[in-house]
Amino acid sequence: MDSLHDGDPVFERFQFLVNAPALFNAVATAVELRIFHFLADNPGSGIEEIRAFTDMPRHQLRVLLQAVCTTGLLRRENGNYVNSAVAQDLLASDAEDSWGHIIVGWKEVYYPAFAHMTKALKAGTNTALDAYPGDEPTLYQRLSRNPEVEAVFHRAMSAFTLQSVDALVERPEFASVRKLLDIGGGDGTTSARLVARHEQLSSTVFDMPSVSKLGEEKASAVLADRVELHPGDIFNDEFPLGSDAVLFSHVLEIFSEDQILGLMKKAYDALPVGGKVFVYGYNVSDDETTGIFGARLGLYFNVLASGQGMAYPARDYEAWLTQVGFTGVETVTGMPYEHGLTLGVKQ
Ligand SMILES: C[S@@+](CC[C@H](N)C(=O)[O-])C[C@H]1O[C@@H](n2cnc3c(N)ncnc32)[C@H](O)[C@@H]1O
Repeated sequence: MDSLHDGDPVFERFQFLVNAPALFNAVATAVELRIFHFLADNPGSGIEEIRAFTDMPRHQLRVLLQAVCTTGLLRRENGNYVNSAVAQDLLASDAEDSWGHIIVGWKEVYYPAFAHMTKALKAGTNTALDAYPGDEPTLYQRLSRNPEVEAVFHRAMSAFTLQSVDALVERPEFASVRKLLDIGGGDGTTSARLVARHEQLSSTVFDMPSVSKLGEEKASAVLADRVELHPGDIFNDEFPLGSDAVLFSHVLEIFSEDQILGLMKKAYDALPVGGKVFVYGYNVSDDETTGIFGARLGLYFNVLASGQGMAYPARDYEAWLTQVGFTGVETVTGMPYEHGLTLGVKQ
């Protein structure tokens, strides 16, 4: 039966896919045990040295190392272990943009929820949220009750945002913006990068109070005078006036069409004539057949985060912006990590 599909890339991907959850967790464990860090400092270490560093039983370490080697992230040379170039770059540092933070966040928050996928998708709501105490309808709100997990979550989100933020920050459209309103701007990671790149720019980050608190440290350390935090609820509170552009970065995709139209209308009303709107985030392809990052995200929203939303195709955002009154609507496509930037102007 197998030989029937030999050489078929779908079959090859299938074989990797069915083992991927186990391998993902093996890599996450290696991150948590700081094995990539250790090998960055001590390349070519043997199992005994890694065992002494990790303080774990030799046999279980042997099993773990074999699993990670199958991913290619670790290599064996003369019986000893070295980081691959990818592991060295992505997993062996504690930098703000390390994939180590992302992997730990996905392991702690996303993937436990996916075990409930069939139930949640059939129920039409984010039933995996039951694992988090509270009665608020979204993960973001419930996490404010659990500062430890909230910090892991936002560290992962910032690190993941940093993978794709440069493409946004370098857009020439920001050169003519004076004051930005960053809706759902999280801990200010994106705004901090934007104002650092564009010296005429200041930004107001509108997010929930518990998240603004996380941003306080960052903003005061880096750019206190040009990134202002505006705690509140983006649905129930007014958008502050006085900005000449509104940014939605990785925010609209969390919500339903009606909620998105409501937020776009609030952006329209808060802007002066000539004001710009930027919608930045993941876009699945217009025919909704490609985009693996977008696929994971859409599932996460529906199973856990909000019970709705997806990495909508760019043409949906274009239609909605046009519907609320923006003109000159267009999308910059082909940005890293399946990102697109949809732009519009208030006439
Ligand atoms: C996926 S994160 C995006 C963060 C940031 N814009 C970025 O690109 O990394 C979504 C953000 O929306 C915020 N958010 C969700 N619902 C909100 C609400 N009702 N009011 C204020 N912020 C909200 C969350 O706290 C979170 O920081």
